Amino acid sequence: MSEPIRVVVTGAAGQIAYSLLYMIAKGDVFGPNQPLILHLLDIPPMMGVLEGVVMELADCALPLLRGVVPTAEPAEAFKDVVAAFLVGAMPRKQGMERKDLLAANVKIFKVQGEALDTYANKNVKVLVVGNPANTNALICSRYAPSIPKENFTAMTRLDQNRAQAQIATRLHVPVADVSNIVIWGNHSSTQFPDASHGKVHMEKGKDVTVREAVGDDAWLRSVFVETVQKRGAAVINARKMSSAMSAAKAAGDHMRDWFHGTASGRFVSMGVLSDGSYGAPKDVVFSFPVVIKNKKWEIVKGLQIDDFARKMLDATGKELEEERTEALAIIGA
Ligand SMILES: NC(=O)c1ccc[n+]([C@@H]2O[C@H](COP(=O)([O-])OP(=O)(O)OC[C@H]3O[C@@H](n4cnc5c(N)ncnc54)[C@H](O)[C@@H]3O)[C@@H](O)[C@H]2O)c1
Ligand SMILES: O=C(O)C[C@H](O)C(=O)O
Repeated sequence: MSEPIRVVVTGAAGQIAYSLLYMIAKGDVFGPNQPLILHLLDIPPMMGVLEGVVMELADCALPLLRGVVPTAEPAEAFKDVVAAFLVGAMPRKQGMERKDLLAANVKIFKVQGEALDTYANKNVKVLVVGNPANTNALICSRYAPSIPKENFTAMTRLDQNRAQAQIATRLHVPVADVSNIVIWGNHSSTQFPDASHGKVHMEKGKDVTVREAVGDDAWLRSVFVETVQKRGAAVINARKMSSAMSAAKAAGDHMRDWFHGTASGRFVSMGVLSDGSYGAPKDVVFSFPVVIKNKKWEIVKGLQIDDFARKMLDATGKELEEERTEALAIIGA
């Protein structure tokens, strides 16, 4: 068995972390042969709650968990970590858009970028979950100049999982038989869930396109898109709290694929620093389809973008540029 790796989860006393920590500690993310030491960061008033989380982790008696470091100090939390789940941030309430959280949350990601830069392993893989995730990831990377820009990502995997589940339900197939649905752009209500490159594994072992299997382009461009765009708000309306179990699952999926790679012929969506591919604006964290090998992601090239997709990509890119302007004003950069 290899040496333990250090992994940080911020917002460790919160609701997403409550599901995520268990998944990580039992080996779902870094594998069944990878021991780990979990660093748990939260703010000083939450240290009592965090103590309870530490007790529960111990009581899970998990063989891979070799240590737990609960702390309110970023310097201690980020020391030597090779993976960082940046969850700690305020969630939105009913009636809010995620970008309404910029003023409250973006400063957290400046501070944590600086702490990652100083204390983390230089190969650290960073996943920003706290909203607005794309713009927070951009700010975080800007304040960590010694860490490669490609090591900062934002989570759109929850949107991808939601989209796959909608298609699977419509076609009455298991969710694992649906692949290559793309989430473009921002983790917000302007995101573009795009099923036009999707595949479905049908009975008798045959792969067909999602478009062919669904046979209803109007549905794929309207009800499907809107359901995924508004799913976070629908969960908030029902639960009076934002998604947590599904967000934790998606964060685990994202980091697992980053560490272990994507299967042949399959791609996944991640918010990454845009190089302008597919006409997206540069220097924003934009969700693209990627393939991953040897812990490095690469944007999938050559997908067809029709007029409808072009409009959707442009709208979400424009929103990300606006968020960037607002975020930089808030942190006084
Ligand atoms: N990208 C996505 O798909 C996605 C999905 C779900 C939720 N989210 C976002 O994730 C974030 C967390 O959601 P939650 O439901 O766990 O919220 P929560 O309120 O239950 O927990 C957040 C935790 O973060 C802590 N925190 C606040 N500031 C911190 C700081 N500076 N350092 C460390 N910890 C800090 C809080 O004390 C709290 O314990 C929210 O911003 C939410 O909108 C994103
Ligand atoms: O919608 C939210 O505010 C929480 C999260 O981003 C989600 O998509 O469920």
